[in-house]
Amino acid sequence: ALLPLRPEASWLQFHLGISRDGLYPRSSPAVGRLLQDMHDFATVSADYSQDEKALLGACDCSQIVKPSGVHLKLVLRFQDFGKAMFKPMRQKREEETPEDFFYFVDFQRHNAEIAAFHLDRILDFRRVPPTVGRLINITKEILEVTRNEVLQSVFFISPASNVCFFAKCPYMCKTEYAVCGNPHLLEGSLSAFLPSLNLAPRLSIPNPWIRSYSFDGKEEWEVNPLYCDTVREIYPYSSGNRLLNIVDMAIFDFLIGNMDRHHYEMFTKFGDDGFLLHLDNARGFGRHSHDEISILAPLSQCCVIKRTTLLHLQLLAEPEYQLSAVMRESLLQDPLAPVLTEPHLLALDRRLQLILKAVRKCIDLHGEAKVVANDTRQPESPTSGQNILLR
Ligand SMILES: Nc1ncnc2c1ncn2[C@@H]1O[C@H](COP(=O)(O)OP(=O)(O)OP(=O)(O)O)[C@@H](O)[C@H]1O
Ligand SMILES: [Mn+2]
Repeated sequence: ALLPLRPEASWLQFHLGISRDGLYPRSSPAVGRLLQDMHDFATVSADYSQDEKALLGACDCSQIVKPSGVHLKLVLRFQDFGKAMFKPMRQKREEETPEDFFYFVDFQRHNAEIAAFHLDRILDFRRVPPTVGRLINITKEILEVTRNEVLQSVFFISPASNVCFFAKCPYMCKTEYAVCGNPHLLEGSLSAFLPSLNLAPRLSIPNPWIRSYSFDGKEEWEVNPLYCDTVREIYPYSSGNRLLNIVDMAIFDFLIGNMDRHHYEMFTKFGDDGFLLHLDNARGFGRHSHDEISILAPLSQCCVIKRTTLLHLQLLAEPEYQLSAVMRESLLQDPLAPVLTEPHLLALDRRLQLILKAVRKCIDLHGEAKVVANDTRQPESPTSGQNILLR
């Protein structure tokens, strides 16, 4: 049953707390409540996600490879009118992505979405929407509440008597692509929905360090070691924080092993220096035994990093903190704990050392003054802290 719309609803408080500093304040009681509510509340509807970015026409969707039927994500609505993006479990935590897989056909991992939220918060970026794990009864909480007939039609019972469904796909719908409950319950991640594009418009912008989404293509950054000099000349990377924000994102993606950051999104309201949203982290945490150093290209080619980011990384490399230990503890709060296996946690410490090594190499080459940038984030600027929904 729907509850009355309350101003103190956690999803609304989350929306009201979005500011130019990030998606939520450093200590936000609303986020804890939101995670709890997304886990506890009954769903009242389920549907395919509108590709909202198509609405803005900002995405060159021909650049994005979508093997038909592989992407399975749903928008769930709760009894308090909150909404979340649901990504079901497609791969067990213990499985590693096979070496021969291309990153763009890799599975989407629900536990990567959850772990990425925790890591982003630990790094004090606050650019990933709050995300929680949940065991979903796909019969009661999806099939029985959806009014979308296409979604209803993709449910079936497997030979093992489990309830399954597959993605909306106009052609080549294969039951091999399906996900199944056991017989009804299925793990998934729930990411809190951002305010609608009408209230808080966002742009989707191609990543200058985009990868080639083909088997043999190479992008310029992969062959030209001076690529950053070109990027630096081009607006909006030529001024302000944008390039530093890209480096932050590369550091984040290197830590999680995500090679799929083809675009990033920003709220238009915060202007060119606003923060980059780290949406879609489902292709992180695929292989713990491999560190994909090319993801760090923005850092190693541009040799710049925010001082605040560097200080955080250095702190998390101290033996008394240890990124893996802080992550382990943070992830224990998730209902699907342990979200990451030990080898993935330990890989974080190893990758952190590689980032610090890349920074040291830059400092040796160019000197600290050129490499370590004092962030231009003004804590008390008139618009700081101003909410995204206020005009
Ligand atoms: N928490 C969210 N709130 C609102 N919109 C979201 C949220 N997460 C994702 N989206 C929107 O949905 C789009 C697709 O999400 P996502 O990238 O996670 O799925 P995907 O299956 O990998 O799709 P794609 O191939 O387009 O990247 C995003 O680019 C974003 O515009
Ligand atoms: Mn995606």
